[in-house]
Amino acid sequence: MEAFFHYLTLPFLLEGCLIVVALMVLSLLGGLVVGLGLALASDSKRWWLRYPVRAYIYIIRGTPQLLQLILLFNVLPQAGIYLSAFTSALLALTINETAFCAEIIRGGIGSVDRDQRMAAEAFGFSRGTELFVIVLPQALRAIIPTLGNEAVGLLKSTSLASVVGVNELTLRSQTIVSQNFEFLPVLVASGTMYIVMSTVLAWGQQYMEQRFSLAEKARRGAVRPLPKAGAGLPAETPPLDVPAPRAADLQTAGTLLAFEGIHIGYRGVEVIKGVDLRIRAGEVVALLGRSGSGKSTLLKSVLALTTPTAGRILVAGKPIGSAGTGRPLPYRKLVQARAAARIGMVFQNFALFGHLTALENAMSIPRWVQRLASNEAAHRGRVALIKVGLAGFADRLPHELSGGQQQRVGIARALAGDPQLLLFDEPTSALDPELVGEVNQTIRSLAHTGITMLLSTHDIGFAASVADRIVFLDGGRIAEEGGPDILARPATPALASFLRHMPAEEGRGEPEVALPVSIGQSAGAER
Ligand SMILES: Nc1ncnc2c1ncn2[C@@H]1O[C@H](COP(=O)(O)OP(=O)(O)OP(=O)(O)O)[C@@H](O)[C@H]1O
Repeated sequence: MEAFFHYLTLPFLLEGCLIVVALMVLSLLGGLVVGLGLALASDSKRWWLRYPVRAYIYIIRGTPQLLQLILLFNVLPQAGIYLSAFTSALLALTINETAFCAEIIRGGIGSVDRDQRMAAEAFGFSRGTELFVIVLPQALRAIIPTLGNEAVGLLKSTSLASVVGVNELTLRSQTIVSQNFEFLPVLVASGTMYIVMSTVLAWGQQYMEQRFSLAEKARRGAVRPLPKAGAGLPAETPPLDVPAPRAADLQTAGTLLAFEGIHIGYRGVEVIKGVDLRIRAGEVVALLGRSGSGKSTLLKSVLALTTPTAGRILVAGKPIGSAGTGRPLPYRKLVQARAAARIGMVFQNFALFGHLTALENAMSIPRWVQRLASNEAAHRGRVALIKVGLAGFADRLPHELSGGQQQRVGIARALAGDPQLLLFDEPTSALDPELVGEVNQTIRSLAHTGITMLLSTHDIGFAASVADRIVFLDGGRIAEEGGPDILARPATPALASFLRHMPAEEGRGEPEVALPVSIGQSAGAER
């Protein structure tokens, strides 16, 4: 026992531990940084980037680490590059880590809900912002446990460096044993040192898991008192412009959104087959159509989330997804065009950013797209939450809200960007019937404020009550359009048949929700 404690505190072995830690930390950091780049490249749309990176990962993962180490140590001098044993071991370990970290990170990124990424794209988040604000914080929840395992494996793999003469813990233990043959105390002491180091890694992993856990974030939110409606609004920040009341005569309003001869296809199959549609500023247009008729495709095309094969889409006279020549815009320009167009979109499956609170979701466009200062973005987010009657829910994470509340946060998020146009892609179809009413009521309140809206819905009763114009899409073409009265007197057999099969749903379990339109009234809406 005495010998064991002697070796456990022996400076010669402790120095070996430091070398182990240095090798592990540096190669893991290098592996993570390069691995992030490789992970993104291995899923790139550019084949000339994707395939070489995948081949690199395949080769590195498929060959023994010891072989890589010996190869590097012996090949570099032949190329005239002379590195110390430590540096070449570090390089070999790092190269190996890049491949494993790339796969771990790729798996983590793949675990993030695609709808959230589409929402970030639609709102005009740059690729970097989407990655660092939306994707990686959520991917980390999947990455950390696997990375913890990888770090422990790497800690043990550092002992391989001894074969090229790095005087780390294992080599030092062997050196002592070869001199005094005290196998047991020396090897048990060195094994204990490895266990202590891996225990520290396990604690680190546990800490990080907790740091990024939603339950922990929810707990932190729960201990904070709920804000009073309007509380926290910085006095010096001017209130948001509330949209003007609706134009009395829509006929005189200019066109805000124009679809001109739009065709869209997926993998050669045409889904939208020549749509011409003009929506005036202040108009509320409901898109109706059977499932698969192309409503979502058409809505997404406004934000260039789907690309027309022919025709053009103009928002306030400007195309979003293409240059004047009709060529698709490069991604950076597209991001700027989306941000400049000020279009808010509300998604069928909410697509709220799952790791962000209601307020953080609501302030995401002002903060990350419009680049307002944090307090001003928070002000806009709070005002938007007040408008949808959720002022008291600012600290809640999406999973702590009902479906109807989540969708209202989705509406607040779209509103906070001060949009000139709101798109709703079947906003209530993912909701339980009893939650539909509160969302419909929110949309109805907004419709009365004069904001331009294009919404797709299956809810005929709601469409009739909210829209100035109904557009019926059938097989990718506009089969009929007109005022809400066309729903009572359809002119085409297609719309008549659709209406026969789709009874009005408005009112099913709809609660009496008095939603505020003005900020002052909204305080108690959800209390
Ligand atoms: N990413 C995609 N890849 C291939 N086909 C797609 C894709 N998205 C949609 N489609 C196809 O395009 C057609 C129109 O789909 P879309 O989602 O626009 O219809 P929709 O009217 O919104 O339907 P729903 O009311 O069910 O949401 C469907 O046949 C669908 O299968």
